[in-house]
Amino acid sequence: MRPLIGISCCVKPFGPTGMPNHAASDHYVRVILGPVEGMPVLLPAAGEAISRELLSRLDGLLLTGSRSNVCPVYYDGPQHAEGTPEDEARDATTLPLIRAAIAAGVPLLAICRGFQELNVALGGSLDQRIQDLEGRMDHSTPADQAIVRVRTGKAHSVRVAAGSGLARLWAGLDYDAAAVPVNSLHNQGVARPAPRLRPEAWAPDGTIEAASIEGAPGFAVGVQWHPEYDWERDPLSRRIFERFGAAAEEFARRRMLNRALPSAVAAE
Ligand SMILES: N[C@@H](CCC(=O)NCCCC(=O)O)C(=O)O
Repeated sequence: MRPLIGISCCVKPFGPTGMPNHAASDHYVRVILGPVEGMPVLLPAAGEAISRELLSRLDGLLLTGSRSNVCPVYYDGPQHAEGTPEDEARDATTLPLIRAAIAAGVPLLAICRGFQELNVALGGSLDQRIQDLEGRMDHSTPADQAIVRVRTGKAHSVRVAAGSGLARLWAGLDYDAAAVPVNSLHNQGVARPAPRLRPEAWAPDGTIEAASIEGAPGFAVGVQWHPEYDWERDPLSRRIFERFGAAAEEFARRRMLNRALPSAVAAE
């Protein structure tokens, strides 16, 4: 039986009345069914009820990318510029969910916005427009960029720390740790890393692009780029999902064992 992987949803307006819907990109569903070898379940942005009622039934958690931005109130940041997209329902769901998942050792993979949520959930802060900061690159891709290979193509390199969790995860693969090409579709980035956030990869301008979580009992990895766009042709992207899936599979096995144990003990 495949491990059950929760995928975070955004609340997005649909149809002529802008009816709020809970949505996630098909890329995330396909990557869970593909290299993760899991069974995807969409997690509505329904607040803390999701971590309270659903987390115990999940074997993994995928925090998705999104054009919307974590509300600054969660990291004592300045208000966003007028027109910056936000998604309070998603924040109210994912931030407690991340804390609960890490505490419970539920394998967690955080991508782009999900990576930023990971940092904020654990006490870190964000820069809201990296491109406006002295000496920093523009990491964004215009929302109206319709040419897929431009929108999701490789945009800059990242340097991966030797001996890091990411370096271990990519063991045996052929790549240059000083310059791993990645795509880039974000305006925001880690400003103050959370106390437990262990940065493991950086863009040439110093932007933190990947991290693991100190002391996390389970798999807990965040990346600022989008491996879900590249896994079918890029071994490094695929490996991230394979290792996440293996962690979820092991978590599922132990969860089933623990569920069987009480009755087995009682039967003795
Ligand atoms: N909004 C945040 C996070 C960026 C992010 O998750 N981008 C993914 C966009 C999805 C897509 O357009 O394919 C930021 O801007 O930093």
